[in-house]
Amino acid sequence: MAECLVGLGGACARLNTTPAPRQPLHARRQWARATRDAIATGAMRGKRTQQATAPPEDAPDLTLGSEAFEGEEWQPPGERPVDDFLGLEDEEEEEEDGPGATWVTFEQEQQAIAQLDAAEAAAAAKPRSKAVHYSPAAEEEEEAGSGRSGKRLPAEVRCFDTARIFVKGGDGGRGCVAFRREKFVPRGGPSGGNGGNGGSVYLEADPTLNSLMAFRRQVHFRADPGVPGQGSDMHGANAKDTIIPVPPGTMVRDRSAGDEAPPLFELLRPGDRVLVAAGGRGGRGNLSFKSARNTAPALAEFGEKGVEGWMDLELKLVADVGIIGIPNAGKSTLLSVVSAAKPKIANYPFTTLVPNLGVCNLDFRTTVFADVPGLLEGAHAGVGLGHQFLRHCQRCRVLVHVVDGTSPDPMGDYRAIRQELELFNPDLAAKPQVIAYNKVDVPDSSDYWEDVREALAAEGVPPESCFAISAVSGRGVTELVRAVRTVLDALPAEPEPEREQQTAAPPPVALPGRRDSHAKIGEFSVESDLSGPRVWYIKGAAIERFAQMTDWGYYEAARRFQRVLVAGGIDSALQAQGVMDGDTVVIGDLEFDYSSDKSEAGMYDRWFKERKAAGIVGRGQARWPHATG
Ligand SMILES: Nc1nc2c(ncn2[C@@H]2O[C@H](COP(=O)(O)OP(=O)(O)OP(=O)(O)O)[C@@H](O)[C@H]2O)c(=O)[nH]1
Ligand SMILES: [Mg+2]
Repeated sequence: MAECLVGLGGACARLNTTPAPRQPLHARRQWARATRDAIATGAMRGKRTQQATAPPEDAPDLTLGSEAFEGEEWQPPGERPVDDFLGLEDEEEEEEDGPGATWVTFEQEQQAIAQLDAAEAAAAAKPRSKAVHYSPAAEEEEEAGSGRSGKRLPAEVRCFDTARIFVKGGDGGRGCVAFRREKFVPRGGPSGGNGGNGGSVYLEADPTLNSLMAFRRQVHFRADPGVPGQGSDMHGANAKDTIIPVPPGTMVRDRSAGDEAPPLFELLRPGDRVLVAAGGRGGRGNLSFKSARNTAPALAEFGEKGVEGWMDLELKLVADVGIIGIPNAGKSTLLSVVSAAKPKIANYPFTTLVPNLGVCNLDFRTTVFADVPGLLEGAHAGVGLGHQFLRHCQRCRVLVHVVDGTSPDPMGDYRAIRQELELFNPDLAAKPQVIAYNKVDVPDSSDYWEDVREALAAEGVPPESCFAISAVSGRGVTELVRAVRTVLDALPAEPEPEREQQTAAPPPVALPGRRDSHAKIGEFSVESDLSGPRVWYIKGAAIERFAQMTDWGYYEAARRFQRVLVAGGIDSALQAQGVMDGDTVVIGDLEFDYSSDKSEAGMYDRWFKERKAAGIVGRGQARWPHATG
């Protein structure tokens, strides 16, 4: 064990210089920082220039083995005064730099600090995962922090009946250029297969769902791309479609069409399915381009890009009967009694935050009940939870109005709710209704029932539509359901649930999620911007798709594109409007310089230069004319 004597003024300390066990990284970092700070503040001026300071008279004897030394505990370097631990070491080094000493010079120390700093900076600059994980707690915290929680509805409510999703159809797989190469088969001919079609995204009405809550967790839906074609005549497989389940009663709006646009679709019946984003067609391989004139084509197409866009979803539940009433009236209790649904029931207002559905089976007849959150007077102005849940009653054919028998003023409650219905939508108020005077098991409320019945009759409610029930004990509930069923049966038969509005495009004609596959190349428009650098914009579904699918890596593909411009009338339209050589022409994402030179040599020359300038990886042969030989 190497030892050295350290002279520190008058006091002597004998220290062990055997390298200490390596400290953990954080301790070493702390030490490095403390050293740097000490240097910055002038507490330390390098190992060899440090001046020893005389210790105070009452300094403890730190001689190895002395009482004070034994009692001293190790402290993290950062928590010790820098002078203490650095000063000692300085003197030690000055006195004896024996063979076992492990001192570092000031420069080495600086280097170590710089290295640690660099490592820390690199760790901080390291890109973090972009995945955003949903956490309800975090969301609530964020809301509380933003100070909006008081004004906005609870997150659960907000996400219940509206959602915004992004859908993207899968891109088509690219076509392949390949030639059959086999022993004893000279000039085997083209054998590149087509790419597979990309998957499409559909929405499907799923009867097991009754909210759009699932879209809080997933917003982006992308279908798989098609598999690329391969040699030996192998076509790529078509990708599977993505089906997004939504509750029946969901309306779909195209976000890009604006808020006022009518809905694109309404999924009403379980199993209804609509296409919201079509997948792209697979690109053709060179096998498909084989013809009598060109028996060895060296070109293939890219796959078509899938349709993409944001969709707004809005839910209006589909139920036969809507249960409405003031908060705490017993609506959820009634639903739990007439059906197998298990909504939350508790003795405080606004227990129910989102509507619940329940299926009632009575006398071999099935009726769907919807229990909506409680309403208050002034709900139309946002009091309570507002009246937005009433939209779910718009598709109901009958309303059950639950009146709380234990309320101080049941008739007042009844009138307030009727007024809210009128204010929300007079059509809703005009729907047939059945009154359920609840909680008659409580003596006070049963005493008051006759008065309420009379008051209701005075308001024009027929006595056969009024029922005194006790949802908790089930008293009167069967009669109530039978009466509801009778009213339902008396209504004109409705094979289809009422559609809210005429949808923008009835399904089979033109689905907005599908690209217009019947568009013709000749259907285009030309716009120009000649103020600065001369630019011409060609707009047309077919020509834009054609430009996107052209693989510029092949000369034959570029030549084909050029021919199509001429044959489709785009070239002559540009010339008629005064296009000049060198002008920029933009078609979709494609941009190129116009040239009136249509000769094969000129075309090849331009293609070769542009390909090189754009850094496109060469595919096919660069020899010209290669396909004719
Ligand atoms: N005594 C008695 N209590 C009842 C009856 N029906 C419901 N309750 C009680 O009333 C309270 C409220 O019941 P809920 O079914 O949650 O009322 P709600 O109308 O759904 O209330 P919100 O969802 O908050 O609008 C609960 O404590 C029930 O036990 C009844 O017939 N008799
Ligand atoms: Mg409830």
